[in-house]
Amino acid sequence: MNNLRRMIHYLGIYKFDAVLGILIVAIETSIELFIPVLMARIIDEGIAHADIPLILHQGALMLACAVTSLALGFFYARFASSASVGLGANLRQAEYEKIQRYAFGNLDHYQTSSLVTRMTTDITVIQNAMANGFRPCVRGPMMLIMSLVYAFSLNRDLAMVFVCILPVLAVALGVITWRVSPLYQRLQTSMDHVNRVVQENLTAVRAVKAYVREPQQCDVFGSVNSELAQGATKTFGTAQFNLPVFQAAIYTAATLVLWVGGQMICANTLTVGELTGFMSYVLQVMNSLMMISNVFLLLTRALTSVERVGEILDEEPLIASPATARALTAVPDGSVSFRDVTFKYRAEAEEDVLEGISFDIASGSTVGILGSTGAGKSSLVQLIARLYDATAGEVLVGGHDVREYDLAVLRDAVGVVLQKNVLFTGTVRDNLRWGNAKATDEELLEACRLACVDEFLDRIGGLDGDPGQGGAGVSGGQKQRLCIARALLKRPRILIFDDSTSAVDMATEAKIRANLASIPGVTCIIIAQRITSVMDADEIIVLDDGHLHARGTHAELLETDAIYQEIYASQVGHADKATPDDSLRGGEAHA
Ligand SMILES: Nc1ncnc2c1ncn2[C@@H]1O[C@H](COP(=O)(O)OP(=O)(O)OP(=O)(O)O)[C@@H](O)[C@H]1O
Repeated sequence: MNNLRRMIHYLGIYKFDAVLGILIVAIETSIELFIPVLMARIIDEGIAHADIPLILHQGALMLACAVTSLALGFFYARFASSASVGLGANLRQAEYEKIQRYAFGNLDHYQTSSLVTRMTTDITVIQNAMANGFRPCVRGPMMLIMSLVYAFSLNRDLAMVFVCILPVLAVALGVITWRVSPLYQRLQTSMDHVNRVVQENLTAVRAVKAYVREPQQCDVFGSVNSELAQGATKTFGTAQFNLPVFQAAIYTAATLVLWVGGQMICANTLTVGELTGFMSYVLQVMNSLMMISNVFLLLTRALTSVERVGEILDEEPLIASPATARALTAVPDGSVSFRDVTFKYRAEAEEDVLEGISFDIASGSTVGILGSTGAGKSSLVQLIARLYDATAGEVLVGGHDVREYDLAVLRDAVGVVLQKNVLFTGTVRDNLRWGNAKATDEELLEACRLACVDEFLDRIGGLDGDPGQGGAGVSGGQKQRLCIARALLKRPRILIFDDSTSAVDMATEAKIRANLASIPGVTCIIIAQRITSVMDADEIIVLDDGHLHARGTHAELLETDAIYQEIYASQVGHADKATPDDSLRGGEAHA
């Protein structure tokens, strides 16, 4: 019932078309059911008494019924397709908008391929169910009830044949639906698997080629493809079982009616015309049952898709702005504080990713974050822009808990250049304007200068150049620099670089850092693998296995911290001789 209510809601402005479609089918069905009555009169009165005017009159009425049905059928097709296509479009839009509001934590629940299937195949299944099921859904029950009423009014004894056959058919239909319903679920999951393999293959096509994995990839696809094919064969094979069942029922009913009816004609309790009319109702009852059973199967499949789409629509975004009246609408400064912060990605996870983290970063300062792979560096900075919420403790920006800010205001104030840099379809200008939709060309070029994009901008066609789908037409380092320029255009109070210069050569990285240092009042948080990227920061935080291991300036850590000394020694040289300038020079020499 909930699902039905949901579908009616998402019909939106197309409700009118749906109602008109139902009305038209109802009228069309009533007309069709009237035809056997006319036929019985032609046989019993017209032919029996050679009454030509009556035959012509009834024939003309039958013709009028047929023409009206044709016209109604035309209008029905128009309204039904507009309602079903409209429903599909509204559902797709609602799903897409909901996914845009999802937090990272919500997205972690779904595989991307599953989200794609739920927005495409599932919607198509719902749309098709409506387009093809609409007519039989109205006609089937109407024809069944009215045919039974007519049949009983024509001859009650003969109509008892239906009383014997209908319960058997109902049970058969119930069993088929019960068996096929879980198969549809599995079918859609197999579709998710196919989409996942295709998506993974296409996004990682360079790695596939570099590792010469094409044959293995074909095998992987072959296995999910045959899983889908086998699933579909089993599902549709089971669903199609209703055809022979219904055909057997139609022939049994027809034979029974002819046998009993024949005896009644011999006993003069039934006329030939009545039997002919009655036979039409037998066919109509069976047709209507067939329609109902097909609709049942269609709806069973659609219901699976409705539930899958419903899961997306019902999921509440894990992170949302506080109620508008209470939300802070300005970030006063770029200070950041962590107060005993603990974090894990899933409530049920056994171990925390971050544990008991506390520190303060003054507004306008530059802080480096170092730590081994998996130490929790990315997780930590994602809490600042509220990409995830802390499991316990508080994260403060500008002196306020991040949860008190309007989400858009907070994220506008925190520019994050993520580890996985992404560019979008469009020109360099289009991509940079993600940072500031109103930026002038001068502002774009200034951001390009700060991020050292100007060094290669002309080579990729200037601001009008196309970096290719997902940035495929630029190098890894160029992509990183474009993403930095994009973040700078936001003019944020806090700039976070999550290992976002890893593919940039060290000389250029040093130049970018120097350019960033010239922007006044912006807090810079730099996660880096290379010690040279952070050693001239005001403070360096060393994370180890989710704990804050040490913090201090380069000189202090080099003096006191074993982990820092180890990283330094492994990357630059002997810890006891180093100064920031030495190491930077050393780094550049390596580059
Ligand atoms: N979306 C996620 N869901 C569950 N666990 C995650 C998720 N992202 C990261 N983790 C886990 O959290 C831990 C910390 O990961 P994080 O990415 O913060 O480390 P990191 O220090 O940034 O590592 P690296 O230097 O390799 O980028 C790791 O054990 C990682 O497996």
